[in-house]
Amino acid sequence: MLLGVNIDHIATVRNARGTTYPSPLEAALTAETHGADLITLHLREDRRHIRDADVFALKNAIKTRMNLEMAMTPEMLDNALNVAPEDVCLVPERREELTTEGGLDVLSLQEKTAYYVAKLHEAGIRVSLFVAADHAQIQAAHDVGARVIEIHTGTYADAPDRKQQQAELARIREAAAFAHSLGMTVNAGHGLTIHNVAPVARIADIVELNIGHWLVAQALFVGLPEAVRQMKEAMFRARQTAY
Ligand SMILES: CC(=O)[C@@H](O)[C@H](O)COP(=O)(O)O
Ligand SMILES: NCC(=O)COP(=O)(O)O
Repeated sequence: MLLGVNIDHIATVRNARGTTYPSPLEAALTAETHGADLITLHLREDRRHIRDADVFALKNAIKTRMNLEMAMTPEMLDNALNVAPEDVCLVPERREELTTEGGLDVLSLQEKTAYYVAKLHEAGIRVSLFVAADHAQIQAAHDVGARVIEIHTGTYADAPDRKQQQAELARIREAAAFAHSLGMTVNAGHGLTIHNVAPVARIADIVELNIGHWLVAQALFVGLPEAVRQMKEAMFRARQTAY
């Protein structure tokens, strides 16, 4: 199972004072040295954390692969075609949101999504759609030409009690199996921590987890290398009993 390290919140700390440190580039290279299988970053329209210069600097320096998260806008499409990352993940975005609040509503945006998927595929970029654990959305993702999805695990992560968390985990498992049955590659992410990652990592149909906020928070106490190592170990241990 692959770990994508999202470095958004390295940039959050940097931007808090407008300094050059901590460097998202240094964080990405450090994460790769200590186990990251790919680097994920979200260039938001409001540039609240990752900035355009970060994207270009990272693209020329990272050794694994770049998974660029973006909203479906002409500006972001032009940027992605210019940067040409290995992967793009299309995510919903609202300026007033604290963080990503849900999955892309592919079902309501099929024509628009199909256009962005096609333009990115034409440029040789692999496209994943960030969607909720919902069969209709996953079918729509397949119908618009996407062959990769990332299941939004925020509802699972934020569940108020164990019963609701187990119910959402079951939905994630079923959604992953459905996507896999369509021949799609299944990733997952959002709100995952060392404390909740194992049940998701045990889902055999999921091949990649994208994790950022917890890793950056844990790095404040143990350093980024150790935070990445801890998460990789937790994923590896969980994967021993995948089903
Ligand atoms: C799509 C997703 O779940 C995250 O990768 C996203 O980047 C969250 O947004 P923030 O990083 O701004 O919290
Ligand atoms: N797509 C999920 C991601 O990249 C990281 O989300 P989070 O771990 O910062 O919540």
